[in-house]
Amino acid sequence: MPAVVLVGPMGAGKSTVGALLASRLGVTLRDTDQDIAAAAGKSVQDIFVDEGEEHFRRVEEEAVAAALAEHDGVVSLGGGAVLADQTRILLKEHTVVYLRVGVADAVKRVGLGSGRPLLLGNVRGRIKALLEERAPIYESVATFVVDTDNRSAEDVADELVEKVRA
Ligand SMILES: Nc1ncnc2c1ncn2[C@@H]1O[C@H](COP(=O)(O)OP(=O)(O)OP(=O)(O)O)[C@@H](O)[C@H]1O
Ligand SMILES: O=C(O)C1=C[C@@H](O)[C@@H](O)[C@H](O)C1
Ligand SMILES: [Mg+2]
Repeated sequence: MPAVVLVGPMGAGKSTVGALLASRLGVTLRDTDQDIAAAAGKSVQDIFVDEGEEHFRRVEEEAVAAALAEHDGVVSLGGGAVLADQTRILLKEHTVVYLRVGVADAVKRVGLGSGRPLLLGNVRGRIKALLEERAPIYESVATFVVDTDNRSAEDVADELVEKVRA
């Protein structure tokens, strides 16, 4: 069973904080976006373009179930993984951290020229809408919520180490 599962929107720092946290806990990070890209032999962005979001979500549900069943370290989920009913049910058995980020910091972190498929065309507007839509879902699966605005990834990882070890 994973020591901890990280959820939150794009730019929350799931991959970055996840890597730091894993190294501090002496375990490895498994990132479901990376698993999906590796299995498909192409980027998440290209999967969205070639096969569409619905296909990505089906593959993502399976990748998340596999990671939760197989990995003993830190698992970071894609930003939309919690949209799947099955994933929310599986997460009830785990220590889940919601990395919270506000619109301004999320936009800064993903960059206005982001290649992330769901942000194309209007990065700030799409991030604002996604944060509003999904905040209640992230909160509903979270064991802890950690704010990341105006903080370095190292600082967030330090807080997480304490929370996970407590
Ligand atoms: N607390 C932080 N402070 C400043 N920059 C950060 C912080 N956390 C992450 N970043 C930077 O923000 C960018 C996005 O972070 P990251 O890729 O870890 O987000 P993510 O939550 O995994 O997003 P996605 O859902 O798109 O995979 C990276 O360039 C990273 O270096
Ligand atoms: O928030 C989302 O829906 C996404 C976040 C990323 O992690 C990727 O899984 C993909 O870009 C979709
Ligand atoms: Mg990531």
